[in-house]
Amino acid sequence: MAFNSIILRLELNHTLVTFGQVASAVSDAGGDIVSIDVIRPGSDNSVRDITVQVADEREKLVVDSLRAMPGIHIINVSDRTFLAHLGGKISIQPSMPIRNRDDLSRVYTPGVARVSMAIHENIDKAYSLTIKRNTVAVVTDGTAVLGLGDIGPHAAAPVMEGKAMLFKQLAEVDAFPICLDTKDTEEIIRTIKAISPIFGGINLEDISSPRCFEIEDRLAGELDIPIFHDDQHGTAIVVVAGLINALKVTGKSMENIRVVVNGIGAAGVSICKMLLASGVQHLTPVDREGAIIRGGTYTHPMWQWLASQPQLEDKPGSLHEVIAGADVFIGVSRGNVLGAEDVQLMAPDRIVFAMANPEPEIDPEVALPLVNVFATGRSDYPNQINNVLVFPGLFRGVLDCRAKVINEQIKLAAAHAIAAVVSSSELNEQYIIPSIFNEKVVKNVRRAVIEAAMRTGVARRIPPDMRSLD
Ligand SMILES: NC(=O)c1ccc[n+]([C@@H]2O[C@H](COP(=O)([O-])OP(=O)(O)OC[C@H]3O[C@@H](n4cnc5c(N)ncnc54)[C@H](O)[C@@H]3O)[C@@H](O)[C@H]2O)c1
Ligand SMILES: O=C(O)C[C@H](O)C(=O)O
Ligand SMILES: [Mg+2]
Repeated sequence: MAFNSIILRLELNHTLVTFGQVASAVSDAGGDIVSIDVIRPGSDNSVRDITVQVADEREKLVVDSLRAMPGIHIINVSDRTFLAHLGGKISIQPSMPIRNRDDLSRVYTPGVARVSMAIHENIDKAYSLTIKRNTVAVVTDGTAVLGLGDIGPHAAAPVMEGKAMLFKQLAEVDAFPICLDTKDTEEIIRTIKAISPIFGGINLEDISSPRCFEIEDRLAGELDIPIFHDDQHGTAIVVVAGLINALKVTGKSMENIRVVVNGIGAAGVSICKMLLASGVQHLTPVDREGAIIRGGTYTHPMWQWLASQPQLEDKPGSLHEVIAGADVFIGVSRGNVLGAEDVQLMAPDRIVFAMANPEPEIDPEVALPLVNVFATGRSDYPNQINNVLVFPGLFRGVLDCRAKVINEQIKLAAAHAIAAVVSSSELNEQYIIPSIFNEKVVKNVRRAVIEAAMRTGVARRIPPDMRSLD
């Protein structure tokens, strides 16, 4: 159930209604008053803002029940989530003020010309003399936005702005949202290459499968800055981190578990690959048509690759059939595709990561009593397994060491770094993954990423605080 906060500005006629009656009406309709501000006091008549926490589907009920009461005039209803988006969520700040002509001639013509020529003579100077050093493009075509699907580049923008905010707040990385009005693979590749000079890295976001695989591979081969498809690898890294700790809690091991991954798109393919690299021996990937099986024939190139892996099971079936006996369910598909009856068929000490956004594969209220470890991609339940635990620290690391690429060792190092933030004394069923507000996350991920980049020879610079490791 998704909760929202609404602010109602009410004019109350006290001869007809008391505040106590307002509070009871809100509560009867399913809302919870979390704050009250008096805008205009008065003994006969007053204006107040009340902030009400309410489940999405009951919002209208709260408003309608107040509207029906005598003595109440609803001046305004505002949704705090929409208010947070008014005018967009990020802006660009200059790094110094331009106070006089002297400043102007330094940051702009004529002074800037000398700086441009210095970069022209040595292109590497772009890293020290422009924003390239610290700036990442968050690029989408709007085709796989959260679990909402192909909602287009304009509608994708709030998600991309959100990612940019998180980059900045959590890791001091400047990120810029780029929403492309094309779904053509070649045009997307060409456009990203053309805008790449100003960026130190490219975070691909919410680009649907299977185009996302070719776009990422081609860009990684053709550009010398790190390219990272967040929905693939950010998700896989955080899933492996969560699974490492969930297995400790349930006393199981990567080698012995049977894992069902539902939704073999961008996230699902990368999760399957990383699970295999982490030692999983029994894997059943499932998409809309049912299980992808060992020896099967598929037109999707990544599914065909999966079908050739010895750890894949060869028994066909629907999700409802193949989930029987599984130790772990990982969902990166769509909301509400898993029922209580499916979860009950799993092996004891079940682990369920229902990660579709915004609605998980199974309602947390239904799943929680049935499983040992439960996680979603959302922030309103314990164990938030979301790629936000990865991309800020990972890009902080690759920017700081100017890594050419993000290789498998870097990804695995990031997963272990996230898992290690939760100490053995803290670890329990409700706490397998650290909060994004835990300051150790970005620090640990950054450090692990730089070490792995140095170890594998892809770092082009050693940050001062890491020089003793050289
Ligand atoms: N928690 C996180 O950090 C995180 C990260 C990435 C993606 N996600 C979520 O995972 C989901 C998939 O994202 P993506 O980027 O991989 O999208 P995608 O479009 O690349 O892939 C989705 C896949 O799910 C399949 N699918 C759809 N309905 C299905 C069903 N009923 N049963 C089985 N498979 C089904 C599709 O055929 C497709 O292969 C989205 O809901 C997204 O929000 C969560
Ligand atoms: O945006 C998120 O919350 C995570 C992920 O990138 C998704 O697409 O769902
Ligand atoms: Mg995404």
